[in-house]
Amino acid sequence: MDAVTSVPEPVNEAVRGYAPGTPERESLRRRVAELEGERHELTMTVDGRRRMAGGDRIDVVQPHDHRHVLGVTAQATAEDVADAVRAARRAAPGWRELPFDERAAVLLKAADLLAGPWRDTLNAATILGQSKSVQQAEIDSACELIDFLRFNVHFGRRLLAEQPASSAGVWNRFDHRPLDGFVVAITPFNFTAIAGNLPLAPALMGNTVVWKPSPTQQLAAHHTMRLLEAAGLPPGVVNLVTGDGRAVSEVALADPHFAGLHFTGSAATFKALWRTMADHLDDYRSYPRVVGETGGKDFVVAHPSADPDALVTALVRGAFEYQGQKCSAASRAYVARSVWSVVRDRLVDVTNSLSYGDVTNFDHFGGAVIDARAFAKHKAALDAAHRADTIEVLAGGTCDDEVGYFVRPTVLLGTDPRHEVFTTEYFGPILSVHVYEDADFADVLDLVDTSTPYALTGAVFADDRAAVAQAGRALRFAAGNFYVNDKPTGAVVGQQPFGGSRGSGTNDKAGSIFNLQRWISPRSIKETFVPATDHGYPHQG
Ligand SMILES: NC(=O)c1ccc[n+]([C@@H]2O[C@H](COP(=O)([O-])OP(=O)(O)OC[C@H]3O[C@@H](n4cnc5c(N)ncnc54)[C@H](O)[C@@H]3O)[C@@H](O)[C@H]2O)c1
Ligand SMILES: N[C@@H](CCC=O)C(=O)O
Repeated sequence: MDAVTSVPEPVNEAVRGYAPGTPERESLRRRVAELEGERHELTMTVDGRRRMAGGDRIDVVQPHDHRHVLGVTAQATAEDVADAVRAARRAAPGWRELPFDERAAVLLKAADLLAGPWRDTLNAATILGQSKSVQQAEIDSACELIDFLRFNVHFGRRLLAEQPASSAGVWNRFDHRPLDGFVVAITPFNFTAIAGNLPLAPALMGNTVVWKPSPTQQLAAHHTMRLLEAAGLPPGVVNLVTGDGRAVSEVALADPHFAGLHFTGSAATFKALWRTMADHLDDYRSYPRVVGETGGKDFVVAHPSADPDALVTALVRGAFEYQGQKCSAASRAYVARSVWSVVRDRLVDVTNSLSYGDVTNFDHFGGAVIDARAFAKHKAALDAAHRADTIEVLAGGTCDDEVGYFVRPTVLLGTDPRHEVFTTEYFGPILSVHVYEDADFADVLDLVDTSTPYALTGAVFADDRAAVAQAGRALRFAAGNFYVNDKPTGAVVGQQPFGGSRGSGTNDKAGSIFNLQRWISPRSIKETFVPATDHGYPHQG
């Protein structure tokens, strides 16, 4: 079809509440019980065909009940990854030659399926496999993924409308080609939406993809793949490979046709992947596009004029929702002494009241941390905090992995703001608080800006406009997502485009036109209607 179409105007998916007694709660509860009772074969999907990877088997468990195995997956071997690369390359010509509207329709259909009959499945898989509360699953695996799908179609269409100027007798055009090769998407455990978006944003723009999700997100990734099939994604466009990713580094990142990496995860992994790519630079046909969103040590600064109630709520939600396992989680707070004297007891009481448990019981605020490795890291951090002279454990500080990987929400009060509890990303429910003298606001802003390698999210709480402006200036490069009187988590697609710089990533803003732009390689076409027939110029007389 040659018509210039318009795409549906996207609107953010409404978040459902799942309050007691509602039909939506009952429906979700039933689906959780069904998935919990099954033992899933969590296969690869290569060229539309499902098969178990050839390497060692990996049990996928419920983090809040780690003896409960949800399914089994396996390490992809080098041959498995090579197959996925071949499938992506085979599918590329057909997929990129499909008009944008046809590709977009697959994503829009996936969004509608997810908003409707697939919602419970993706939410249930995320609750069970990643230990998210209902609220945290709903804002992620339902709403954010739906938003990514719908908004990206809208942004993709806007990108295609971007065309050069033409002078008299000439027509200039952009051919918005996909990249000249395949894209690798490597995704983190903590967001089902990010795991879905990373392969699909390049795919929308005509690329084919090898997708390597995290083994601890494999249940939801498995159902995401089934959703895409139900939406009509052709075989080979997105090829899911399982396991820890080492074979992907060795094979896909070494392939001459590798054209782009879409990564979200820790800074350490991203740097390792970048080094691998650098080692293979001479092998590639094109310079690969590298988009990587990584970790954070996200801050909250409370000015003496901060509203104490709003501050406590933001700290609790920002630090302890999803057990602090958001790249955006508040993990360091700097509070003016006059405000601290008001909020301290309330913060401790609310923190102590939070219930973490088996998230299949919808009454809990949170669940467990993702796995034994995360648990061990948090336990070591808590043990060290208990021993440190400059730290007082005000709330939490305990953990227990008997049934699930549970770490109590913890508030640490630290007098040394350069201690590692203020600089290291633990990625768990640990909030470090430093109290500063009211007169030292400017100094504390400088400390916030300079004391960590990261620059992902941050918030200032102040009712004094001059203080808000001062913080905005001083922290301009300290966060890619900056909040005024709000928690530093919970960015919404289309409203707060997300990403950070410095050690936090390439800041390509997932779910925005800036991100989609990375997945095209425009060709400029100049057509001259009446070409010159004389090589001379007027100055020659
Ligand atoms: N900035 C953001 O938008 C954002 C969003 C979510 C999570 N994160 C960050 O992600 C991290 C948590 O996620 P995680 O624990 O899954 O991160 P991770 O770095 O451990 O793993 C990320 C992905 O990389 C894979 N991987 C690891 N080593 C690999 C290798 N050598 N070769 C190929 N693949 C490899 C993993 O299997 C996983 O799929 C935190 O640091 C968090 O801040 C950032
Ligand atoms: N976009 C999410 C964070 C994603 C990282 O884990 C937020 O804004 O809270």
